[in-house]
Amino acid sequence: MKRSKPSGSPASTPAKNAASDVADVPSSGDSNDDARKPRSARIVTWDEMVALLRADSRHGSGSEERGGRPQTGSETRSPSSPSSQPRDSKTNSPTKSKGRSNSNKTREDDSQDPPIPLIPLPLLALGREVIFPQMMAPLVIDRRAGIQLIDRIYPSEPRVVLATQRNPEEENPGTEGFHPFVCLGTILKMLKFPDGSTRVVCQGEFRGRLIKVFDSNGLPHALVEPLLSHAEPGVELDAVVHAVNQLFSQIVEKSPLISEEFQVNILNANDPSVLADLLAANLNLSVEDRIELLGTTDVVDRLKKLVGHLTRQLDVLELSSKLHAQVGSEMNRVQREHFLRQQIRIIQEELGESDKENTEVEELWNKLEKAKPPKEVLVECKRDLDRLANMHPSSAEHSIVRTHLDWIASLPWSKSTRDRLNLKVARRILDADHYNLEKVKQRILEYLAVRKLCKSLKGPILCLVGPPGTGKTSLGKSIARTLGREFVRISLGGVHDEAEIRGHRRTYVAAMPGRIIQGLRKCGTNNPVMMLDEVDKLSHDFRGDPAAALLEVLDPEQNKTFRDHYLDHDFDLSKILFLATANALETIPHALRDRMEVLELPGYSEEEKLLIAHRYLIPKQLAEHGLAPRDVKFPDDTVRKVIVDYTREAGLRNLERELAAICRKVAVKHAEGDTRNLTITPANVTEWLGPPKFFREAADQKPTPGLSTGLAWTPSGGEILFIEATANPGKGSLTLTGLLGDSMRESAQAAMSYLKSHAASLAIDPNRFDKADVHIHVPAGAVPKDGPSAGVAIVAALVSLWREMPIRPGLAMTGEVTLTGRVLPVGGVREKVLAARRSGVREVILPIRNEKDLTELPPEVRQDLVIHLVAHLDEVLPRLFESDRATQHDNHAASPERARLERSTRSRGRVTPHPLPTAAPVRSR
Ligand SMILES: Nc1ncnc2c1ncn2[C@@H]1O[C@H](COP(=O)(O)OP(=O)(O)OP(=O)(O)O)[C@@H](O)[C@H]1O
Repeated sequence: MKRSKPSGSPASTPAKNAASDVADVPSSGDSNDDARKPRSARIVTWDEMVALLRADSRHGSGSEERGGRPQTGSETRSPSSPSSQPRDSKTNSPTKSKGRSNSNKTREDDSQDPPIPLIPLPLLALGREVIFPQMMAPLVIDRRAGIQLIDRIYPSEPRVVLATQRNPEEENPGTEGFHPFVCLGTILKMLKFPDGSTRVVCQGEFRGRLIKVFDSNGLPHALVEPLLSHAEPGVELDAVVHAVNQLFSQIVEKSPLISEEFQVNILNANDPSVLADLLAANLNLSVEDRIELLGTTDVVDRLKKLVGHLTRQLDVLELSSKLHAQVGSEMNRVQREHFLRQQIRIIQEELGESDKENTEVEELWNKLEKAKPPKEVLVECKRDLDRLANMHPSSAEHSIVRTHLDWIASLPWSKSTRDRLNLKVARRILDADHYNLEKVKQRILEYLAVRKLCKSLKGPILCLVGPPGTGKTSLGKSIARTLGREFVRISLGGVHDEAEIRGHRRTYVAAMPGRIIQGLRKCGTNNPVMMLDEVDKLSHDFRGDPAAALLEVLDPEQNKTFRDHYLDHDFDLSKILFLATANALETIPHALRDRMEVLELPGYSEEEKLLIAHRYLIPKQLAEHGLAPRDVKFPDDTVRKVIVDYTREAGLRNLERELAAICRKVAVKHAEGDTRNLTITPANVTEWLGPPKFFREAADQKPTPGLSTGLAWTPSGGEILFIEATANPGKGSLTLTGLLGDSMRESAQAAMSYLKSHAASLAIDPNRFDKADVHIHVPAGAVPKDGPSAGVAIVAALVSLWREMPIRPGLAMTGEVTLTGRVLPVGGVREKVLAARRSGVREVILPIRNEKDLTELPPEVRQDLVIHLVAHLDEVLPRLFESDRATQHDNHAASPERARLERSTRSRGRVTPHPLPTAAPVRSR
């Protein structure tokens, strides 16, 4: 073995010590037996080593460790190895795959191999750090041996071997205690710290293989074989460099933590070897992987290994970002909620408040227990409450469950009022609240008496039918008062969705219980008088039939277990006393009507209104406006003027409103200090209410040929209607206008035919019919009208037209006519006659078969009006024209029978089924 002569270099002493130990230096590798074959070695100094490496790289066998482009034909070797001999890049041993002859040749070549240069240097043991050439690394030296070493060599001999221990905890490891590949470097800077540790900045310079660790002058030293990186330029190298760069930039995109400085360094790394070492030093790799990369001198191989590491790192990043995206939002929400809850808790603690949520749940439970719902409902509620306690208060589910439980807790499951039914008291209350309506009151008392005696809750539902403002609602209130029950009014006008009655299912947004349950909550007892208002205005569409739901509500067999969709629990409705109201009977759904007993409330005459105004409405309004009876006086004439000129209705709504308007104005005067007692006179009514709103159309109508006055019935009471007929030269056609329904049109055609067939007896020239077109119009044209009861009025208008004689003013008529001239009965006589009188009519022609209806008329009406009862058109026509009156009077006087018929009767306020089918034209309200 040839040994280098120790020069005067600082390494001379350790070199001497080492030389004796390196006679059997394995040529390469750690474990390979072949590779461990001893080869001759030469101890070199640092300078010699650098010179050797430079020379080697100049000869094109290596990549300069200090940077620069790779040299051509590079073969990684220790600097003195023959460049032609390929070696295993991992183990740095000669390649054995060339075959036996090759292997033989290698052995021969080995014998001629120049000695391996070995350099002995102080050994700085590293725990887990792996230093690469070209890297500058700050190191903390805290072991005594390391500090001692630095103290002795720095700054005079700053070259060291930077070797990584296999076991970082081992105190004084030998050769086997270190990883086989090391970095030769220089200590650039040293700093002493007060805690006794030493910080150094090292610059890695060359890679090397650790041959031996030995002690020299009490300091650890290592004998190292320097290694040179080699890279063969070409497509493979370019490709692998490209792949590495690409992977790196992808990693940078996914990992924002990579420093910009490092990214710039990678960008500027022109030498693939430096690029590889930079990445190896900075990637998150295990010590073993780094050592492997440090020992891989073939740059392409090293880069390929890095491609593997980079790809794995990229996969990890992608997977983690995917996982992050998946759980990110959920985690964020949960964390945020947790954080906020913590904050709330801390704030509550600071304020000395108790846990609000638990308090709320407790309160709710107490409320539920107090409401005493059936046991199964309570069990279900308990379950919901437990769920509620674990829900976040701001979650949608929380508010749904809470509101539902609130509803259940606020219902009068077991709260009822005790009936205190005393029939005498009941009568007193009904009389005190309502004028007249004797038959209705009587029926109500009978109804209540039966319910009291039978203690049965089953029975017909009373349905109060009549025009608006006739006291239906206030009768309901009085019934509740007589029984000492709560009163609830549920308006069903326009309800067309079953859910309005039965509630929406809880799954709907803003779901609510139906109106029945809402009404029960409002009144707070489970046995109120519940008035289903305007049942005649129920409609239905694709959302179901509310009338069908009402059937269940009203059926005593079923309503014990009424299930509202929202509540989802049975509620007993059987204790409720249901009443219904309607303006018209015809439009009440049939099945509902079957379950009801109808009590009809007729419209009021002027005299009745006057009485009711004085006895009920004026005292009520005075009290409501804070006035005493002496403050303002309403003489009869004034009230009558208000009734006639300011209202046109069957009921009392508008009258009450007008009286309220006067009281309001008087109240203002009183509030302003004018406390004079006022009297509202007919003359100054306009000052309080403005100009009159209605006129007596019938009385004011100018007599015109072709104009007659008919009578109509509408759900809001009776009305008068004018029939206008004109004839123009033409061919005998008939035009009908005024939004007339089919039966009214047919009445007009029948009237025409009757006229044509009886032209002679009616004193009309029959030839005129073919030479004129007739037009019949019924104002107001925007209001639909129908019904056959205008037949008599149409005939009258046509006769007046053809005879060119005006009908006597103040005469109105109603009745259906047949082609033979018979006059048939009609419905709504009371309302029609009252309407006629309101409009200034003095004489009314009615079908004789409606005589029975005259008993319903108030006596003053019968006294005021002349009523002609007729059975045939022959009896109508003589009463139409002034010129025929003499004859009529003669006939009238000559017929005591007719006189009897035209006398009025005295009974009134009769409870009857509504006259069906109504024959009167229907005008909307
Ligand atoms: N016979 C009567 N005696 C005393 N006051 C009455 C009488 N009839 C009606 N009223 C009064 O007339 C007003 C209107 O009556 P209410 O509200 O009961 O009418 P309604 O028939 O329910 O009307 P709607 O069909 O529009 O609901 C109330 O102030 C009521 O007290």
